[in-house]
Amino acid sequence: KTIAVVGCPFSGGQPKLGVDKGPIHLVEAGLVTQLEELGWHVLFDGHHQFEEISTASDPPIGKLKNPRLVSRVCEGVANVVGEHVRNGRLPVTLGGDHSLAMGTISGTLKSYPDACVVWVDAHADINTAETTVSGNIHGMPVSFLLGLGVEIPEFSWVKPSLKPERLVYIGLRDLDAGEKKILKENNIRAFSMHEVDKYGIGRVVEMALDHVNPNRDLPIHLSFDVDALDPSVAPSTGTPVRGGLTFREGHYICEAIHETGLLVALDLMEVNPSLADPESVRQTVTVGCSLVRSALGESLL
Ligand SMILES: N[C@](CCCC[B-](O)(O)O)(CCN1CCC(O)CC1)C(=O)O
Ligand SMILES: [Mn+2]
Ligand SMILES: [Mn+2]
Ligand SMILES: [Mn+2]
Repeated sequence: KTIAVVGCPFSGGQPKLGVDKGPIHLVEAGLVTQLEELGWHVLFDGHHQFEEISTASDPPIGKLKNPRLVSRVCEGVANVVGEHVRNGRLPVTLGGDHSLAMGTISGTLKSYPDACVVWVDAHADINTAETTVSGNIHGMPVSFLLGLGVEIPEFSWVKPSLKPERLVYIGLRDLDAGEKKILKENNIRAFSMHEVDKYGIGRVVEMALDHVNPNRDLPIHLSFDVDALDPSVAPSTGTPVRGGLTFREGHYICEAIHETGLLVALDLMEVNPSLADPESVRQTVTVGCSLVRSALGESLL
C-alpha cells in the first residue's frame, strides 16, 4: 500500500505564528525516508500551497476568526485527502493547526462513510460558533463534522458525515464549559487523563476501540494533536496543557491502532517549530516523526 504524505503548512485556525512550518520540519527531519525504510511506498509531491486571502476580505463571522480562509483551505484538504483515500492510498496529513481535520476527516468519510475517528488531544476541539470562547477554529473542527450548532453558510461544504457513536477521545484534560455540555448532550465517549491514570493506556485503547469499533471491522481515522502529549514530551505546540500523555502512552496508542490493521488515514497536528528553544523544537519534531512511524508499523521487537 502507498502512503501519501500531505504537508499542510496552515495556521489560520489559531493565532500563533509558526505552526504552518510544522510540516516542513517534519519532512526535513527525514519522515519520508523513515516511512520508506518501514517498507512503505511513499508519495510526497511537495507541501500544499494555500493561497492567502487578506484579512481585509475575511472579517470575523461572529467570533470566528479567518473563517473564509479556514473554510477554503479545509475544503481543499478534503479534496486532496479524499482523492488519496479513493485511490487506495493512506494519507498522512502533517499540520498545521487542527482545524485541518475538518478537511481530512471529511475526505476519509467520503470514501469510508462507516469509518470511526480516534481523536487524541488535550482538547475536544468541538466548540460551535455559539460555544467558542476564543473564536479560533482549531477548537471547533469536530462540531462541524458532527453538524452541531447553527449552520454557517461559508462552511456549507462540510457535510455532517461523522456520527457521535463513531467518535472517541483519548487524552482530554482542558475542555471549555460549552464542550463538556456538548459531549454529555451527544453521549460522546471520552477517555480523559483521569481514565488513562485509572485504567492504564492499554485498557483505555481497548475500551475506546470497543466503543467505536466493537467488531474491529471499521476503518480508523486517527487524528493526533501533539498537545495530547505532556509538554515535557512535546513542548513546541500552541496550546500546551500539563498532565499529558507520556512518550510511551502516545506511542502505545499509535502501535495499538497499527495492530488493528484498520488504519486508513492519519493526522499529525499542531507541531509549532517556532515555539520554545531549538532543543524543544528538535524534541517535538522527533516525537512527531516517531508517532507517525509507530502508527504505520514501526515496532519495538
Ligand atoms: N478550547 C480552546 C483550545 C482549542 C485547542 C485546539 B487544539 O487543536 O490545539 O486542540 C481553549 C479555549 N480556552 C478559552 C479559555 C481560556 O482561559 C483557555 C483557553 C479553544 O480555543 O476553543
Ligand atoms: Mn486539537
Ligand atoms: Mn489540542
Ligand atoms: Mn494544539
